Amino acid sequence: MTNISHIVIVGGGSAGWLSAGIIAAKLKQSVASGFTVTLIESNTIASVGVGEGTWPTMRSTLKNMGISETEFIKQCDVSFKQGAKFARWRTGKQDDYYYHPLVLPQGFEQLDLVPHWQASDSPLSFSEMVCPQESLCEQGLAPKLITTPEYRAVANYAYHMDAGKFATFLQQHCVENLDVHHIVDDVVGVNKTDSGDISSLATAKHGQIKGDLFIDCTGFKALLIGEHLNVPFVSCNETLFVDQALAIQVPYQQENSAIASHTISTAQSAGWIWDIGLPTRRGVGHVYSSRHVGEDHAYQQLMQYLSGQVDKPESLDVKKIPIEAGHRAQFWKNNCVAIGLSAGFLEPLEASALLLIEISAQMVVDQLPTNRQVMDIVAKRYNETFTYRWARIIDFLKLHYCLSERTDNPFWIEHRDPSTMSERLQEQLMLWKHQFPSDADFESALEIFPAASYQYVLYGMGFRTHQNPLGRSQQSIDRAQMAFKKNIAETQQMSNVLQSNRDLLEKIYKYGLQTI
Ligand SMILES: Cc1cc2nc3c(=O)[nH]c(=O)nc-3n(C[C@H](O)[C@H](O)[C@H](O)COP(=O)(O)OP(=O)(O)OC[C@H]3O[C@@H](n4cnc5c(N)ncnc54)[C@H](O)[C@@H]3O)c2cc1C
Repeated sequence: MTNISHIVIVGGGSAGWLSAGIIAAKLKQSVASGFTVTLIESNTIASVGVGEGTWPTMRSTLKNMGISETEFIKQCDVSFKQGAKFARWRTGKQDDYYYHPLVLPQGFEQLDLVPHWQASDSPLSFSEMVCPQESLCEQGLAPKLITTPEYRAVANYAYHMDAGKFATFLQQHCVENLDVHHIVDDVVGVNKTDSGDISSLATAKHGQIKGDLFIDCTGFKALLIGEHLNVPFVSCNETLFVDQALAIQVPYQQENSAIASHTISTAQSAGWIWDIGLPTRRGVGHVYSSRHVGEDHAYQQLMQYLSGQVDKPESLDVKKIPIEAGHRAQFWKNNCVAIGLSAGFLEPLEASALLLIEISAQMVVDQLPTNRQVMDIVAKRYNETFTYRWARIIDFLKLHYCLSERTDNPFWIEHRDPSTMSERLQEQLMLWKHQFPSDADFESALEIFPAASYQYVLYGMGFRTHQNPLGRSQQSIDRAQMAFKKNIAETQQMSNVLQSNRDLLEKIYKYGLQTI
């Protein structure tokens, strides 16, 4: 019986180094010995080099790897992210926007504020009325103070960062502190046993690299899972239509320009533009459906977006990235697991790709099969878990589109066609017309987007649920009033003490955050 002790990762993008760090950190903390983690990366095949928005989970991921938050902030051009602002998604008009913040509505566990917000006819948006984060973002405020220790928050937060610097930073930490064996070479062949397992990888300069478990982090190439294990790619381009990205790095006009505390996603005629503010530059890109808009027009829309914000936007280098929404039919086959873009791709509307990498690597190491005999059982469970998770992310991304009232391009109209949605999403939308979305709709422990996320998007997009008098008692009305008041007080309190994103980052460069 072969024990599983040698793990070989191919690929040195965010997926490879995050997986290496998550797995090696856990193995290092364990009392068991004899494990090795090897990462092979090519220095001739480029990484995709984008992927700059994260989830709050990245804080615990980095902390568990033993990384100093201050060092991460200093070395990876990091800024704080407190959610996403979706502009022009509903009507397409100039003043049309809503937020998906990173905090739960006030008292969410005990009380559902949606019926009370809806009954109030307040001019405030749902997110403004139930949490402070929309206001903090609109004011450009950071989510913590210089006295708040590393990884702790005043308001929940994630990060924006430079993807290239992040991979280099993780590489250094993994090699120097977590004993990851790093090989810079091209994998040129895959050797398999009669059962179809990978026995070793042939490299151009380092000979054969043997392993017990192989992790494919080779990006869109999917060298092991796709090319060698022939696991099919399941496209979902009939649900999510965007298939091209144009990415640009945009300099600030002034060194001390404000840094947005949130990702800005602005809908276009057949896609959307992301805008991520880092301390030294912005990362901006247009993801669009080439079936609905030509490349020239998509480029012009990007230039139009940047005009007035930057001199000569047409002089900036544009990186064109073809994309296809979908994922592998299996993520773990034989003794090979695909993590990152090799496992699949969904448009970065909710920055779910890095999250998927974090939770995939975590599950691999948490459930690491002790020997080959039990590996297929773990693989089956892993595949069920991630098939469910990918399907739920697809539904949640689709939700942003199918509620739109835009008619300016068939792109939006086709998105509302029920035949482009999963049956589950259609059913939920029907149900939510008559009852408010709640945790009861998201019972699985594997849920990635909770009911609160659905509430922010649904009601941000103008969805209405028929009032059900059964849902509101006098007691719940009183408690909701208290929650709304509490929110006003907390928003005021936080607004008084928090500094701007840039001011806090500058203090961190100077003094560092207190370690815990
Ligand atoms: C337009 C766009 C925007 C995105 N925005 C976000 C976002 O905001 N948030 C988010 O979470 N995600 C985002 N993503 C996804 C994110 O970029 C990826 O999930 C992340 O970068 C991981 O990529 P990767 O490591 O899988 O692949 P890559 O970065 O492409 O790395 C592949 C690695 O494999 C190596 N390799 C390939 N072949 C071989 C070989 N034969 N031998 C040795 N090594 C090899 C390459 O050298 C490279 O190191 C975005 C993606 C795109 C396309």
